[in-house]
Amino acid sequence: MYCTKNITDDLYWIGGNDRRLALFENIFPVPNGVSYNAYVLLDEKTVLLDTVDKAVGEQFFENLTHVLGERDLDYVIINHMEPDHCAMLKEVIFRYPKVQVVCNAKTADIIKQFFKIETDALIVKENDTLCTGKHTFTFLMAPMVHWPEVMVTYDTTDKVLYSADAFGTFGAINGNLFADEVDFETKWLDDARRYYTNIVGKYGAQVQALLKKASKVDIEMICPLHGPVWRTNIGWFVEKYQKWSTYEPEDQGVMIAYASIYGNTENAANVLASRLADKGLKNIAMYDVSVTHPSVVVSEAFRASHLVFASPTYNGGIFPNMETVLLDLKAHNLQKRTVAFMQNGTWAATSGRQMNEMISGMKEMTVLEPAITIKSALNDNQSEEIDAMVDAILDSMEL
Ligand SMILES: Cc1cc2nc3c(=O)[nH]c(=O)nc-3n(C[C@H](O)[C@H](O)[C@H](O)COP(=O)(O)O)c2cc1C
Repeated sequence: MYCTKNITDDLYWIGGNDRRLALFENIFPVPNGVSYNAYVLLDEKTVLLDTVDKAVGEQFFENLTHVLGERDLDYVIINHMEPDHCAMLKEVIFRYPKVQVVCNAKTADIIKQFFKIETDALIVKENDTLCTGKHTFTFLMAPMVHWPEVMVTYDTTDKVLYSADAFGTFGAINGNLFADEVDFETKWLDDARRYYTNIVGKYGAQVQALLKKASKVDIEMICPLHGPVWRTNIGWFVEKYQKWSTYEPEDQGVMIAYASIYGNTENAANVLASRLADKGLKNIAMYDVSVTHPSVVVSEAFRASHLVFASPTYNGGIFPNMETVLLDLKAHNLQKRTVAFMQNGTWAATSGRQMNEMISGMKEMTVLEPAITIKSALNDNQSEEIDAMVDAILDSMEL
């Protein structure tokens, strides 16, 4: 049966949810599932905004057919040509042969690459408009707010921003389509941050460019391609994007990421955390990088102001899972953090120096010296060293 949501009088959500998917993009765990959002506007002309992933293709067509009723489909606007949104485009064109594809030139090329079809698309550029009756759309290019062809579409009539992957989040829509119908800050924010940082985190400058454009238009609703629709408290979420895209920490706080084979580096990480807490620090986050998925550690590193990395030396290098995390942080362009290291080794501890080299290659990182060196297991006489690291962390915090 169709499963659609009315957004306004003439606007409908016709997407679908996947709660079976283990790994989004075959890399990111999605324990809360994921939604693929597509929208239909019933104006004098009918307009479909994006399609969905093939996993929910059948539901999507049932929804589309239901919402259109007896009407034909006049336009399909493609904001993002990634297959999790446009897998159904070829089938849409096949089922509605009179439909006019509306996209930019880059998207038209990518349509050809994926589908090997020619579309007589209406090619739009920055600030071009399309009137569909009561509604007029303006197109704003948003290159690299995930992919180079990305654009966002602004409905000037109802002040709705169709934001492509921007303002999206992991997590299936559990009946409540609107962000104000769920406890977003408690239940969704971690997934939203993990989505942003891992998917578009690298492209902060491009997200800034989009935020600048968006700030010039009056937005009453944001319809992203994943996760809830925003119609209240939009400024709160935009502020999060402002922080994430400028790599400013969200919280003054510590995230400790450690690796450990036999438990001694883990012990040192626990001692450090415990003493930070003794000095009053709250909400300390700790992750074993062999247990927690790197996407969570990346997300948490974007959140916290202070990061501690603790790793055994492993075949003359950094423990592999820790190296993966650090490479991931560099790949996502993390900046502006204060960082401390703990290294462990039984015969020649070098992981601290190597972790330092990796982090120092990133922008505006402050390294707290000295690193703590553990020779196999922490020694009671290293108590002062731990306290010195605790003080260095707390002294450099804006509390
Ligand atoms: C495969 C392997 C390679 C290792 N390579 C080194 C090394 O290159 N240098 C070193 O000092 N210790 C090396 N070690 C030893 C560990 O780094 C050391 O025992 C450390 O104390 C382990 O910390 P943990 O108790 O947190 O696991 C290696 C251990 C393993 C299992």
